[in-house]
Amino acid sequence: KEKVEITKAQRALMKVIVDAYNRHKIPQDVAKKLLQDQYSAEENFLLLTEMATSQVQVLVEFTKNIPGFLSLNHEDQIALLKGSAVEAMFLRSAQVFSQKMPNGHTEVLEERIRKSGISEEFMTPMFNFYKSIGELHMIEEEQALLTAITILTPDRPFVKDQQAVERLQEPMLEVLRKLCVLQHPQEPQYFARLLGRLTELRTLNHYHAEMLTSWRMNDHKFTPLLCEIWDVQ
Ligand SMILES: N#Cc1ccccc1NC(=O)[C@H](C1CCCCC1)n1c(-c2ccc(Cl)cc2)nc2cc(F)c(F)cc21
Repeated sequence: KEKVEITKAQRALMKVIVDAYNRHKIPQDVAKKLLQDQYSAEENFLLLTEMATSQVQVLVEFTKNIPGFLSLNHEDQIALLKGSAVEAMFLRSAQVFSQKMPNGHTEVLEERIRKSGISEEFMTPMFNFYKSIGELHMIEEEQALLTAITILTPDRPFVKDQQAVERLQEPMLEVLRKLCVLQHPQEPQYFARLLGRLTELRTLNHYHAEMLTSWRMNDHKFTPLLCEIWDVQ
């Protein structure tokens, strides 16, 4: 039986990532807003663009706290942010969707999202992902590390020095692996399942631009930041 132990250095790394993750959570709770009122497709679209814009700003702050990130080549820093922003948004949305809520609230939230203006064809892949994240019952350390690992994906488009990114991602993967063994001793495959979600997350990347441009309304307006990050307009 492998004796797994998180070293002091690994605990320190985890603390830096979790503190950064908690400091940079989206301030206003969109789930609460959605549970309070039913909005029109136009209002929902505006809410999404506001949430996504502030989430990108939050993501930039979060990555600045990842040890070594600011020492990467500057173009590579941009390539990693641009390449992971959509995935980080869906990962954050999935974590919000899977958070513990009073009975019946998740069903109302799902209904509000189904009626928010997104085209029907994207509901299944999106909710399948949200539910597969929910089934993992991740603790916040796992959520924070998974977000950092998503950002530090070496094979994003236009990344020049992939080895430098791998050198930052590997220690995160090792801490997460140990954490999974300690947190879920009965589930030796838990770490593999967690990483499998990142593959599912990439498939949502393909849909996101169309999810936005097919939002049930005319004249979709995007902020300049979103035009940069999302392949729209
Ligand atoms: N949460 C959250 C969040 C945090 C940062 C950035 C975006 C976020 N997502 C959002 O606000 C959207 C709202 C925006 C208003 C209209 C209904 C969806 N959202 C999405 C969703 C994100 C994208 C795309 Cl194309 C479709 C859907 N899946 C959600 C799941 C949840 F449980 C949840 F509450 C909100 C969620």
